[in-house]
Amino acid sequence: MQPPSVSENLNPGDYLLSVHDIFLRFGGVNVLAGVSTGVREGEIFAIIGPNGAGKTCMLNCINRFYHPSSGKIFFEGRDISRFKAHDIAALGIARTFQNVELFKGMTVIDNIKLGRHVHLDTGLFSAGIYFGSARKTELALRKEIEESIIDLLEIEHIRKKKVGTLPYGLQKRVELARALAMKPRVLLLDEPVTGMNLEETEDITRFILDIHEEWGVTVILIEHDMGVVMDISDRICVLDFGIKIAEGEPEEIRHNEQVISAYLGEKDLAYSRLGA
Ligand SMILES: Nc1ncnc2c1ncn2[C@@H]1O[C@H](COP(=O)(O)OP(=O)(O)OP(=O)(O)O)[C@@H](O)[C@H]1O
Repeated sequence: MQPPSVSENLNPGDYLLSVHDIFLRFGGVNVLAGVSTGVREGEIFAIIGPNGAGKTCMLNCINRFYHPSSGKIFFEGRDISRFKAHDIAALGIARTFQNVELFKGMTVIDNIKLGRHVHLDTGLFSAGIYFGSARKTELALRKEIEESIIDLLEIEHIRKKKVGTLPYGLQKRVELARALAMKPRVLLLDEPVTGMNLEETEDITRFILDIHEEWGVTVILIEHDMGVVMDISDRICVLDFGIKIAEGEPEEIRHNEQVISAYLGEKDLAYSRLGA
């Protein structure tokens, strides 16, 4: 039997980004069943839950890789439910993936430059009109952003390396760099530390905090590493079987009985994973 959903009426004006009663169906199965939740400007907001709970599907609905069967999505109080993926990116909602999605035969810096592509002044460039000063300003700005990303994520030493030759931990860092090149307002991170050793995990966690604090980026994070989630999240939303079963601050979630029993099924294991 599925646990009861936490139903609520959210006011889009209270959140930077919110989803309202989202349903997503595949082959007659609801993989998201009426989820409503919202992230406030400047938060680090985690979405957790067991395997197959619908976490990645939520991110895919937000950045429109998937089209929800019903429900609404708001950004800055504006209904963006019908926006296309590139419109979502242009709003400043950037994304990294569970598995690294980079051009492995290209250098680190070229991958970062591709991330910036979304903010090119398409009015000028797509018309094929060459305005010298506008183009120079655009290029200078892009260079400045690229350099500050390289600095922030400490990847100067690999900037000319082909991505495919780098260890997994560094590839994940480059993926983060490419998402940052969009100058995002909101960063959607899908399992950023999965597959990493302790040192790499600590590095990425520090970078997420730096991005959040220095760039003022709002972060939505999916992660199975409960140590990271509990340490850095302001609030946590818990999904199980496509339903939201809890939402709150880490301390509340850590001790929530429904979360503990749903999360891993076995209480003792759940207690140790959630640090309760
Ligand atoms: N394109 C698709 N077609 C059919 N089913 C899908 C598709 N994408 C996701 N699903 C199903 O939706 C459910 C939720 O998947 P999702 O990837 O969102 O889970 P998750 O919570 O991110 O899990 P994990 O922690 O294992 O990554 C799963 O049962 C999955 O098989």
